[in-house]
Amino acid sequence: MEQTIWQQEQTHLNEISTLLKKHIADLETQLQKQKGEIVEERTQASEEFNDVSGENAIQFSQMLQTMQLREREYLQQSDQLAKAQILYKSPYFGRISIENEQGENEHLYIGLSTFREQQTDDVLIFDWRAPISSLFYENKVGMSRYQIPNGEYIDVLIEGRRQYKIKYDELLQLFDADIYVGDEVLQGLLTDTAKEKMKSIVATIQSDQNLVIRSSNKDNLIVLGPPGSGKTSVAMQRIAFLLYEYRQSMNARSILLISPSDLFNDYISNVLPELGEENVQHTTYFHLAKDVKLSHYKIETNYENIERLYTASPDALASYAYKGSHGYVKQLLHYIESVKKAGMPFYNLKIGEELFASAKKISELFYTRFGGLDIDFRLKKIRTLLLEKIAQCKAKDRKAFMKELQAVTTYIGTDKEIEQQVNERLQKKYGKLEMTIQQLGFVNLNKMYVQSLAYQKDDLWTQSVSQSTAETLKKRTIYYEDLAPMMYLQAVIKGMYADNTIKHIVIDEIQDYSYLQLLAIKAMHPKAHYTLLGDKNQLVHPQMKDSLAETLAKHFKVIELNKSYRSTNEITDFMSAILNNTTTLSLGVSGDKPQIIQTNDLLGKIKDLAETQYETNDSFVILCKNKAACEQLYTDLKPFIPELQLITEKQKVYMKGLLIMPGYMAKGFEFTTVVLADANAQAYAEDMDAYLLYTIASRATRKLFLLTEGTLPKALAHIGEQYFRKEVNILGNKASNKR
Ligand SMILES: Nc1ncnc2c1ncn2[C@@H]1O[C@H](COP(=O)(O)OP(=O)(O)OP(=O)(O)O)[C@@H](O)[C@H]1O
Repeated sequence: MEQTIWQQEQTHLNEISTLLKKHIADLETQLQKQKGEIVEERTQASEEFNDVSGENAIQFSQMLQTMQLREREYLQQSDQLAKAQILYKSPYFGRISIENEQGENEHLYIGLSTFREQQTDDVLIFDWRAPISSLFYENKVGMSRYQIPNGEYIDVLIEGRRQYKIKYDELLQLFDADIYVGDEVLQGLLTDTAKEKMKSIVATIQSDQNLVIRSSNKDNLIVLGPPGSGKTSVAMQRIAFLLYEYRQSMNARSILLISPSDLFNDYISNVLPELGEENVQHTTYFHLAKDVKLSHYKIETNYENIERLYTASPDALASYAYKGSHGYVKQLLHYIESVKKAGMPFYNLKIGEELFASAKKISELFYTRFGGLDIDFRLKKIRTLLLEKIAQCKAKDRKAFMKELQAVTTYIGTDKEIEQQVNERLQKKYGKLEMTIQQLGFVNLNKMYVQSLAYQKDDLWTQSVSQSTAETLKKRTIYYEDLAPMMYLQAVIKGMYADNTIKHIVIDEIQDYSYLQLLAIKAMHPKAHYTLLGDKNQLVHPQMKDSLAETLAKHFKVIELNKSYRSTNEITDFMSAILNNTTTLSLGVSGDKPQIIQTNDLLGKIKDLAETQYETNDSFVILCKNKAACEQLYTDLKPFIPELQLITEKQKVYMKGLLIMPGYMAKGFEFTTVVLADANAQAYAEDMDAYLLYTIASRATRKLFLLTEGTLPKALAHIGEQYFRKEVNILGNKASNKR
């Protein structure tokens, strides 16, 4: 019986594979032919239409249209070919058997994209994102339903679910699975930790993840879940779903993915191409500053900010907290309201030492002549007036310059060259000012920000915060905490940096963002809907207190994932014990308990672990709390571990191997082995450090070692002995003392 099913399935696979092969060959032939035609047409066009005036112009534009159409067709077919080639490598991964409306049994095969019988147009493989495919991701057989694009539900009787592992036309595994969670394919995938970069999870999406992935574009979602619950994976599959479901109105350029770092963007960059989709726009919050033209400042990065705050004075910490608080956001909004009536700061505009337009004059225009308009409209009206004035001055100067040059008796060039010289002089005199006016740079944005800090709450302390902020801005430096208000002001006051092409924004690690950061992103992308993903416990920033989800809960749909797929059960249990967090259900495999190693020979022990635990092509990471500790350890270890690589913020390409980096940088990534090299009370003395340790522990998929040279941090010392093994490795002791 078993044999027969296998044979039947292998025969079916052979048929599909043959059809796919033929389809690919046909597409290749067609494309080859089209390519020849396009080249021929282009050559003909360039020969025939070297003059495109008069009669010729009409003919030329008609020909251009035909050529464009043909080229579009060519691109579409190339895309189809790419999809078919991906499909050919593994045509499908699932099947559901349903009873159709005529009461007949029907098998629907599910794969990465739709494949139809070329003659009959029958669907042979359903795209995993097609409405009916959602039935595959329900963890049940029996009566179920799926939603079609017009919102209606279709009831279906699911008689069976089958999963496959297929390589080209070879059936490797097959099993019937009624209940999805904990099934064999998933377990098989979870055992396979040797991943280069992040992989798609399309064959094993779980029903709670499926719900998030298939939500409508218009739903603004916050997805919360513990480490390893698949938030990033879900984000990527959701993007692929949106690209499919809204293919008429959205494309890769309508979706923006904001993630913690360039390195992380590289780590996830294979998922969409693997699913046959183009990568969407990737960015980091830091890079968004250039979209509002703040990049002429030296802007502190998130990582630089963390390092600075590790050793900052209590005042600097309080200032950071104040600028990210909801209280300040409210104050800033009130301040912006207030400048509509009075107090908007402007710059005097000068050309050299000469006054071109005074701040007083601009202010008068702002409050009297254009006082009835919105702020950005008033500014744009003033811009028009100022540009007109420049044009008049330029015209006058042009005449004068011309006269001056023409009066020179020696030969200084042809008329055209003289005109060029005049233009250069005008550009030199007015270019910078013109640019400033174009960018509405006559508004003193720095002053607005500084004033907003002491607006309403005008005590000595806020005055000093305001004062010291003014000093840093004067040095053309923006601290990380100043970036959100500056971006927000720039976007809202000037109203000229809105990107309306972005329809959906996905933000990973949302716990790292403040409410104001989000408002700034919103102001820059007014047409976008959101999928935000995060974990309120993975706080690696020394000052970040996550409350964003609560703040947004009224306007966003909150969805919680509660199972974790990344680590062994033992690591997940240990990680949960750090925060006394018992809600994380581990679906991982079993493995060794994490090991706490007390040692007075740190270098020797790490070297030993690198030799015994690291296998080529694996990922093994050594983590310390801060950059300085990593650099020192790297210098000390490098002679013994030559392959060791220090990962810094400059690293843009994700790699495996033997790595060392600060703990906060490891967030979002996963490694087979994690070695925390400084699990000491002095290094993790703050209450907030418990969250950092939680995040660090959760990076390990298989093995976790925590090395301490003295006393364990509070957050680790309280963990019950059942969750770890302990080793005492004190040099001088003959044998290490293990239990
Ligand atoms: N449904 C699934 N099937 C197979 N693997 C899964 C599934 N969901 C998650 N995983 C795997 O679990 C691991 C963790 O996933 P991911 O990084 O997306 O989680 P996360 O919630 O973003 O984690 P963190 O918050 O810790 O960064 C990855 O290796 C991912 O491939």
